[in-house]
Amino acid sequence: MISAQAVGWKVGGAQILDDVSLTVGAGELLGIIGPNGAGKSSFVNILSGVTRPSSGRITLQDRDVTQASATRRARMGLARSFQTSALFDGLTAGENVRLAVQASGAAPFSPFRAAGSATTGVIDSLLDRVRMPGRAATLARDLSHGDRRKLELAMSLASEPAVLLLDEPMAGVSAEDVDGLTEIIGEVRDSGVAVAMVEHHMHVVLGLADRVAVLHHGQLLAVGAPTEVTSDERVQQAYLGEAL
Ligand SMILES: Nc1ncnc2c1ncn2[C@@H]1O[C@H](COP(=O)(O)OP(=O)(O)OP(=O)(O)O)[C@@H](O)[C@H]1O
Repeated sequence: MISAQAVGWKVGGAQILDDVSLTVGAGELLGIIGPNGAGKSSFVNILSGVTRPSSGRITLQDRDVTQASATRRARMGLARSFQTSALFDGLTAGENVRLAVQASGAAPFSPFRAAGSATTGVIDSLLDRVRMPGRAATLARDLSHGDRRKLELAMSLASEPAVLLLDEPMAGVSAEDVDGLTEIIGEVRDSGVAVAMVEHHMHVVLGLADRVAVLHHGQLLAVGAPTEVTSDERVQQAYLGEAL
């Protein structure tokens, strides 16, 4: 579904990513881990088209998108979440999802569209999918941190993506919400979406991912099944003392 081939990214004199090749297939969840500053977010930015690589190639559904804009990649079936919140606090959960549905082109854009339109069914089903039924009328600012992350996920799913990139979807949420988000993301993967997820909650990544990629100093240190990767000596060395 999405593939990076020998991707490198240089900024000024610094080689932030070096020769990274990774692929995520339909219905597969690739966990991307690595110490702080390893290049994980930079890699997600390159996959999504926020930044262009200095070398290498990105393909999306077998088409070369290396130079394609983020908007074009979104139209081709790619969605992503960001580390920082993308919600409009003064709008309700339903209105936030409505904007995402309309921005995805799945419904004509109209800020004045009345509730009860065809889009409302789509909004409700997206909120159901992230286990927030009946929360459409709640202001985003009144949602718990965990529900805000679920809402962001619902918005990412509005375009019915084939590929979903998640950058720390569980950052700062409670243990209970981590479990809920883990289930939801697992269901998204099981529905056939190719998911690449950067996440610091190691037990989540190791429990959920089909394969795990470890980035270290911008290079791909290891990739494989979670148990293979955690028993890799070079990976243990990279984390020096941190529990894997
Ligand atoms: N636009 C930029 N210009 C210069 N350096 C950058 C830029 N973006 C990232 N970097 C540097 O690239 C390195 C990798 O950063 P990145 O945010 O990709 O790491 P990360 O693995 O996502 O880290 P974290 O786990 O802390 O989020 C860091 O040293 C960072 O300072």
